[in-house]
Amino acid sequence: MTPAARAEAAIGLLDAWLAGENRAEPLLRAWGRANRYAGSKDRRAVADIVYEGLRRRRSLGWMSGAAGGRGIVHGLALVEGWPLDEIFSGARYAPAPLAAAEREGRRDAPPDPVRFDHPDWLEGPLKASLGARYAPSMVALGARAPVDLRVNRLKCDRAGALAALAEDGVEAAPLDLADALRCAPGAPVARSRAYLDGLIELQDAASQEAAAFGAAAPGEWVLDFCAGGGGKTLAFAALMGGNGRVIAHDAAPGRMRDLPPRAKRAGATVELADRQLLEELKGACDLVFVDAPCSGAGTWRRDPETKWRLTPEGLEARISEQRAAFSAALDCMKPGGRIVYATCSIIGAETGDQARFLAAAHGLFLESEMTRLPGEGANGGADGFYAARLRRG
Ligand SMILES: C[S@@+](CC[C@H](N)C(=O)[O-])C[C@H]1O[C@@H](n2cnc3c(N)ncnc32)[C@H](O)[C@@H]1O
Repeated sequence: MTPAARAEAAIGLLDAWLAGENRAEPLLRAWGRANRYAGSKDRRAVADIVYEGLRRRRSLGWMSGAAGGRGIVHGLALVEGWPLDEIFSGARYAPAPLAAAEREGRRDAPPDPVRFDHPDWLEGPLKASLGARYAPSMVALGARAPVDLRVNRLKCDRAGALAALAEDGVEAAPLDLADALRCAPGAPVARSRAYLDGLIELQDAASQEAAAFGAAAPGEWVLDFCAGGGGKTLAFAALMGGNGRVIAHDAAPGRMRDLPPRAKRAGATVELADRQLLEELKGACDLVFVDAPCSGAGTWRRDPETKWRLTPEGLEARISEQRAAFSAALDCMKPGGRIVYATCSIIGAETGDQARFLAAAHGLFLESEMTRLPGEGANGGADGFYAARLRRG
């Protein structure tokens, strides 16, 4: 496919997404099935345009002045300096030519929610939560995410993982965080031997930091109460060196379906908690980790669709779910134990304000907090994340 044909395909897919037809991933899969002539490079290039467009759809559309997918792709072409005449050539399979008035796009400054690509209603909560760090955080969330890896201590060290990745032609660099490596966006890690043999896991540096913040130690009983796919569960198992108990739980057990094969690949022993085991764990765990459901605001660059779908009611629902999960999890903390409340959010109502609410509501003492804003810190380029460690007063 020519670059123009890829742009035209992306315009169609963005229009379908804007019309609410489906999520981007199924739309892209269906497009791939219906256009067998498109090779893997074409499919990847079209997907890259679609996701780039979704991350920055308001600012790109504003820049162009045109509506819909065409405006988004035109804005992207302006930002990226693509040859406009070549892309908007009007040739077969290419977007229609730009009118003379359309070519240069708009030069007037957009309002902040447009400039920083989020729904209008989030301007207040984001600015109140982030203050002067609003603009840099939003810019970071508009950029493509790198691929962060966690070296699995149960199987190798960083040097071993780097060597194994290099054998598969995957370039990675160590981060300023014990087990973390970083590769360029789109690095083909999931096909590498290092990944398939469990030497590494895909996990953002901020998520790794949040897991380490729990300070899971060898010999402890650790309950990952909102385990989902088990990213943090496996990090706890590695930090504990296979010594102690790591138990995964989720209100939707189906979300943990990949955890047993992932644990096997990682050489980790993980128990899945059913209702009976949860009963037995009451008052027994050294560390209870609550990686609560949230808006996902800290990870919008990886999953830009969530920011456009988030509503005030949805945010309120997440806040209630966080409280319910925390309250249920707390029963499993042993006397003298600790509980961590964590979210991949940067909105105060889900982060620090929520942690203080939980501390007050349950008579707990907020021992320590960790706040990572997108693109900030020694590992700049990581997701936004928040964690608070609490104990009985
Ligand atoms: C942010 S995700 C967890 C991500 C996971 N810890 C990881 O690192 O990959 C939140 C999870 O919390 C679960 N959840 C929501 N409410 C819950 C509750 N009341 N009790 C336990 N799990 C809950 C959801 O099913 C979801 O899988």
